[in-house]
Amino acid sequence: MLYECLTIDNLLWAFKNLFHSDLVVASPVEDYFLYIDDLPSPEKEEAKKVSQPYLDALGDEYALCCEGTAFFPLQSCMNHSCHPNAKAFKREEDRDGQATIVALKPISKGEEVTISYIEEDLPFEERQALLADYGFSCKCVKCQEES
Ligand SMILES: C[S@@+](CC[C@H](N)C(=O)[O-])C[C@H]1O[C@@H](n2cnc3c(N)ncnc32)[C@H](O)[C@@H]1O
Repeated sequence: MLYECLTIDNLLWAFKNLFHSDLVVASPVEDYFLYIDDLPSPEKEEAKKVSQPYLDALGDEYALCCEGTAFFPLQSCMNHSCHPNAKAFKREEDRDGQATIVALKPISKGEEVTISYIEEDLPFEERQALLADYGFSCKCVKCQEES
């Protein structure tokens, strides 16, 4: 989305409306040392000489995965439903920074793909309270039926 003028208000709006997810990425430092291991000699020896002090300083922690939060533009376009037809999926063992949308049921051509921003099995009032934190009152079919 383009803004005429970037203010803290529209920055916060953009942040709130972006789908963000915890993710784990394999240690880039470990990747670097694996890359060095594959270099031909004498580049490998030269690179090891330069990088060894850093490896010594890091100790075993060089292989720690990076944990953080990522923004996903496609998922950010998806509306919430308390009876969604898809799920934002991130397996614990995935370390490639990818998030996937998995269909929970057959989705017809032209049908809106929806995900749940919250635990959708909660009672109506609790769901609405949680979604109020996202700044909207849910108008999905399930909420309209239960309201
Ligand atoms: C991540 S965005 C979803 C995409 C958004 N509809 C758009 O056009 O950019 C989340 C926003 O969509 C709206 N929204 C999503 N699901 C909704 C729902 N079930 N009922 C009402 N508004 C919803 C709310 O304004 C919410 O803040």
